[in-house]
Amino acid sequence: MQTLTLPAPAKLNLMLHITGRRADGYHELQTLFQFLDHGDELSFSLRADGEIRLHTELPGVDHDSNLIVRAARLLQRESGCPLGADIRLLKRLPMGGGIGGGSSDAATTLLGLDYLWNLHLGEECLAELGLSLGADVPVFVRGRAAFAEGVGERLQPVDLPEPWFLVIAPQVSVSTAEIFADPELTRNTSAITVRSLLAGGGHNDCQPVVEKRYPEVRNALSLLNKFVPARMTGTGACVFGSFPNEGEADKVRRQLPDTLPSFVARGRNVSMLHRCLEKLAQEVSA
Ligand SMILES: C[C@@](CO)(OP(=O)(O)O)[C@H](O)COP(=O)(O)OP(=O)(O)OC[C@H]1O[C@@H](n2ccc(N)nc2=O)[C@H](O)[C@@H]1O
Ligand SMILES: Nc1ncnc2c1ncn2[C@@H]1O[C@H](COP(=O)(O)OP(=O)(O)O)[C@@H](O)[C@H]1O
Repeated sequence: MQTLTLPAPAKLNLMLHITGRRADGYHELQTLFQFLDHGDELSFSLRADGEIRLHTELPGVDHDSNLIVRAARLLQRESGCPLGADIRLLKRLPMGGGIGGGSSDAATTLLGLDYLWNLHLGEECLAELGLSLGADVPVFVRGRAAFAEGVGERLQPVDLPEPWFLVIAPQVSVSTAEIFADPELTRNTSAITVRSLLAGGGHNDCQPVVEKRYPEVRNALSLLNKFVPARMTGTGACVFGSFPNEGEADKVRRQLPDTLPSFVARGRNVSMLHRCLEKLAQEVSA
């Protein structure tokens, strides 16, 4: 039986400005997404009976609400495909950490099953399906580092430096809804152009609110700030700092307490998922 194994990389929000609030309550953002060469891994095998079975359990997430299963069923419904899949997940990314593990798993499922089921729906259609699963899914479907606006769905690809990052994952899961509901959240940062952003600057409007509510995040930021300027990604809890090479990032990592989970990974403008799919396409056409 054919098995397809694909990566589901993490992302960082290098900055995140909140520029307003829509009538439906969702917040308008400006954010810069870059991928990391570190993430989850998914394996897909064909099933002829149309069943979608995820064989890996995640704490606190039941089978049918897992974004992987929801993405697979959505793709099945929209394409009318009679095939199913057995899916296995190697979970490396902390959940609720602001590094997009769930959204990336969903995007890898959409692209992986589109390939395995021979659907050829195209990136446009898959990104649109992805948006209905979560605001961060489209950027993972597109696979290019991007400046995002709206709720994260209006994407403009950008070429960024690709430094090494030290990412610290404080042992707390931050609820995105809770942060966006906080009355103290800054919601009126002036919109900036991508050009002025790339010239330097940017911050994360969610950071002060998360720091106030979660001492674990505040402590991780002040610890990392002793070595490099540290920032939070998304609505937290992960925090990161950048380094010119892997060695320097590792050196700081070794000085962190053993109890604090962390990893070193490289920033990437093209996602590992897309590199992998391009390689597959080349092998098939060779
Ligand atoms: C803000 C980001 C940046 O990457 O945070 P992270 O999830 O990565 O930390 C994401 O866009 C998060 O998008 P997504 O992951 O789809 O958000 P959800 O968990 O569905 O959002 C939960 C709740 O937060 C609020 N919410 C979310 C996104 C947004 N732009 N405005 C909002 O007001 C809404 O009340 C929503 O019901
Ligand atoms: N495959 C999945 N991986 C991670 N989380 C998932 C998955 N499916 C559903 N979820 C739910 O989505 C929430 C947010 O997940 P995640 O993407 O890891 O965090 P964030 O959006 O903060 O980066 C989790 O807390 C979990 O309840």
